[in-house]
Amino acid sequence: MPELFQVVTIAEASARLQTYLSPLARVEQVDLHAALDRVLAAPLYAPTDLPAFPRSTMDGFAVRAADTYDASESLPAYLHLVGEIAMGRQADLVVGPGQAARIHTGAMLPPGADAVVMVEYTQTLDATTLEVVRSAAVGEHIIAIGDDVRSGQVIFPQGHRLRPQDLGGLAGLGLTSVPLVARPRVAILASGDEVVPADQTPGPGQVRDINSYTLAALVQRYGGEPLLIGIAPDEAATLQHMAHAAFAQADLLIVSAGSSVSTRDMAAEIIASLGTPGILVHGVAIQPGKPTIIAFAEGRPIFGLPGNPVSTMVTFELFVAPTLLQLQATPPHPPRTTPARLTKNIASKTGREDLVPVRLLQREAEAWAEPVFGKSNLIYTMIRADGLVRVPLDQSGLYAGDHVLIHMFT
Ligand SMILES: Nc1nc2c(c(=O)[nH]1)N[C@H]1C(S)=C(S)[C@@H](COP(=O)(O)OP(=O)(O)OC[C@H]3O[C@@H](n4cnc5c(N)ncnc54)[C@H](O)[C@@H]3O)O[C@H]1N2
Ligand code: MOO
Repeated sequence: MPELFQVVTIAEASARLQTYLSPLARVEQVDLHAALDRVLAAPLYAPTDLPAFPRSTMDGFAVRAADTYDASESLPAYLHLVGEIAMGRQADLVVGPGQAARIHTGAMLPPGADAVVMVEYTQTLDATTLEVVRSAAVGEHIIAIGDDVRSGQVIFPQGHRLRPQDLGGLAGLGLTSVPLVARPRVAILASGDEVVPADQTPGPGQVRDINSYTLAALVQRYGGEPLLIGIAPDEAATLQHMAHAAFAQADLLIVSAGSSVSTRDMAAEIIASLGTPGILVHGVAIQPGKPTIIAFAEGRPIFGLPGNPVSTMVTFELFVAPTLLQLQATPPHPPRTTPARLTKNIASKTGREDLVPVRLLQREAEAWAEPVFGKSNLIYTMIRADGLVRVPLDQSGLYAGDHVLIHMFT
């Protein structure tokens, strides 16, 4: 039987892609509210100390710690109340020896004071007399200048992906817009005479476009900006025209379907026409996803992903996702894996890596991976699953009871 693809391993396919891949150089200044999950284009430094002034962390009284030395219920200290510290203002009083000032959580510590006594451990005997029944240590219930972050300190390295707490930390320093790596623009071109837009009712033999939706969502998940080009027919001139127009406006092009060997499959020919060096890989030793195409033209990556919706998703995770992260010069996401035991045998062939959707089950305090078998056209196998189990290249299968790692969907 003739072999129609020159298949290579996942590692070899990734290595060929690496040869040509370099990060995008575009940087944009972005408002913090739009910066979640985006990647910093430069290291950031704290422009000021945080907090910028010493603050009380409790409601109570600002005191000199030495004045409360050994104070207790049986032997209280008596201090002279000199006033109250207003919130959001610099104190207009000084706490001298034997004195105290009423203070609230978050207020600026007045000069002279070096500790705060919680209100619970005091009693105001009259307008100017405070009884303290607990001794305070120097610095107690106070956050000092720079306790959170010091002026000049590196707060984030280049390539850092911003999380909700990072946005808060930047806001706290007044950095309300940040330099970010531009989101890679990813053109998604679906193809196939039988594929119709998802909001249309398919005629006989037609199917709704699933891949444009899963691909656009995956692109977003990995920090890219999806450009939905639409659905091209299996007709060379139109497909070629749409692919060229799409590629012209993108940092990365994905052509969905048409990657296989039928006379209707034109993805390889069209992709090859986009420029040099052209196709690097056509065929990977995996199931699903064997007909995958990886190419480069004009310094930009192009992927021809097999049309079956499961194959589309699996090959995106294997090849497009790491490419998107590299275009943003951000480290790969740490793999989210969960150990489990297989509930059923999985058959495979040596020389091919299988990626099998599994559902994670909890039985008798043990995690189990239940294979969700089904042809790669069936998108609901992915919906019923929580992740994928990989059957390595050199194994002819896995057995019920085997310990495996589930690569969880994100
Ligand atoms: N003789 C052989 N036939 C096939 C082989 C092979 O090695 N020899 N490989 C099979 C494998 S594996 C896959 S995967 C598919 C890949 O097919 P293509 O990339 O050429 O894609 P199509 O044939 O156009 O479509 C496959 C399947 O997916 C459906 N599809 C396509 N686009 C969409 C979309 N946007 N939304 C939903 N469904 C979509 C399409 O209707 C087909 O059912 O080839 C095998 N054949
Ligand atoms: O291997 Mo293809 O990618 O499923 O049907």
